[in-house]
Amino acid sequence: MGHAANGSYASNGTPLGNGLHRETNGHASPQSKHVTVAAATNGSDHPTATNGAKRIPMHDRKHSNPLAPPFIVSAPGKTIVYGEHAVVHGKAAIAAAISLRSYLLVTTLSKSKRTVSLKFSDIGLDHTWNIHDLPWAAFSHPTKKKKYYDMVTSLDPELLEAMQPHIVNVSPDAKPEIRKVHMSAASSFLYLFLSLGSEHSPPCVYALRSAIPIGAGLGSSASISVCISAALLIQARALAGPHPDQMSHESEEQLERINRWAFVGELNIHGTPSGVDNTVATNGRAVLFQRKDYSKPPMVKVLRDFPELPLLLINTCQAKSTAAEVAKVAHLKKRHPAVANSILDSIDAITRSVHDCITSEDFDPTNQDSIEHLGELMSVNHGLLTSLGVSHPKLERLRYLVDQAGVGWTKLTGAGGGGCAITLLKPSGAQGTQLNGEAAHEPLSVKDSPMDKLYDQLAEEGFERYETTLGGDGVGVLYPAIINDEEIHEDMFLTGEGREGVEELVSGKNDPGAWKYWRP
Ligand SMILES: Nc1ncnc2c1ncn2[C@@H]1O[C@H](COP(=O)(O)OP(=O)(O)O)[C@@H](O)[C@H]1O
Ligand SMILES: C[C@@](O)(CCOP(=O)(O)O)CC(=O)O
Repeated sequence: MGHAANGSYASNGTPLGNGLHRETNGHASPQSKHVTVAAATNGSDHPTATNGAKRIPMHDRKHSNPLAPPFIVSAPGKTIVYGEHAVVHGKAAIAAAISLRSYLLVTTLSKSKRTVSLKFSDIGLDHTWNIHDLPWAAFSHPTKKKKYYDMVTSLDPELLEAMQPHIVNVSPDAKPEIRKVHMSAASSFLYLFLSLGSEHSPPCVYALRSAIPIGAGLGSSASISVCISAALLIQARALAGPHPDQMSHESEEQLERINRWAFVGELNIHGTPSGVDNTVATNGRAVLFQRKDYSKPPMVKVLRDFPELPLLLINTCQAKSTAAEVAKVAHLKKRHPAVANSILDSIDAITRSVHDCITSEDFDPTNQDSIEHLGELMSVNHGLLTSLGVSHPKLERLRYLVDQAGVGWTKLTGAGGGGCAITLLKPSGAQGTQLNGEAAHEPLSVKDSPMDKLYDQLAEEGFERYETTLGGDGVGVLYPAIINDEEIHEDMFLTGEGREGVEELVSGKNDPGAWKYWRP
């Protein structure tokens, strides 16, 4: 394959032509030769030096690189659509991307700064390291140094130790539980920065905003890890594209590269991640995954044809413990093996049926029958999870409210015992017409549409609701950070109000070509 030194060449051995070629407002991509040359010679080959200083011959001068423009990367959260809990017992599950995303804005500072800063304002983290003080010697030691295309499956204890003094000084005055959140996010970044960068890495500010609720089982940590990985690989010039006419296998290769380092980010936050969340956040769409043998990595198949489906995501805001819910199922299985196993087998059959349905030649997501197939199986999957004992009165209440409105099919997602539920929305023509369960016998208010009524009730009862889609794009790049001819600055980005504020600013609804994705 002829790999060159870290960050210089694409994996095909050719100098990178990564296609990030938007050159608005005078900004150039790292590969934009004519702008680079113009900036490097700017003023220095003028016949007379204006300050009277002795002129240095051109060949003795240092070339100064223009600052890279600010750019943004983004990655989605995920939800388990079918098969949670069963997956713990070796069955298959399907997880899909949701349209709630994290965004990482990278701003390069002038060379004189020599600092790298994290401004992760959702969690109140604001930390700066001097690049020079970081443990480069440990990370660049020949026995330790990783290449951008390497596959790292565990963290190196010696490197973690070298990094530790630079993590323990993060947010020293914060409350312990907040400090833990800050330190895990900072570790995820720093391990990747030290692995993919060098002492000569440009001084930068990495500002992060996310629309994904943290710790709700929606893959917030994987989403930020994917953003960090993609941003650092772009800065290392280790990615080609994304551009619309990119060859499928090349797109796949870039996604794989991002995913590998995102997994390293996840290792820093979670210790033993399965790798499924970062795979969904990188690739988007959905994945089928199964882990029969815990000593081996899971089987993960990206379902690139998974349809973009309208989804209502409802957070009960009820704290849950994944470990406690997993233990409940294990207990049931121990006491009633035949019963529990048949429930787990039924869940597996649901996942397989959905997989067969969406991968079949005649699957059409605009067809009501196809959507009903997926929706009905969601309802059944929820019933089976309830039988396993992992629902919660709040989950049952919200399921009832959604059934009453007749707008779609609902199931809990993730561990249960609280947390979130998802509703696959019926095509609009069918909403409110086919009520499920008890709801079929309740009169509807004539004043409000079923959806309006539902939203009011959910809000009244303290549920948080997110309208999103399932199965959208994975990691995306906005290079430079310009939407509708307007540059997105760090202060606007960090102060945009709430989830809506940041999405309004960066999602580029009215500038559809601005964001680029690898779409194999
Ligand atoms: N918006 C964010 N800003 C900074 N760090 C984040 C953000 N979202 C997630 N994280 C990091 O990921 C961790 C959350 O991971 P986890 O508890 O597994 O939640 P989830 O299930 O949402 O991934 C946080 O402690 C923090 O370190
Ligand atoms: C219950 C389980 O299947 C999913 C847990 O999901 P979460 O922690 O709610 O994101 C456990 C697992 O797969 O590790």
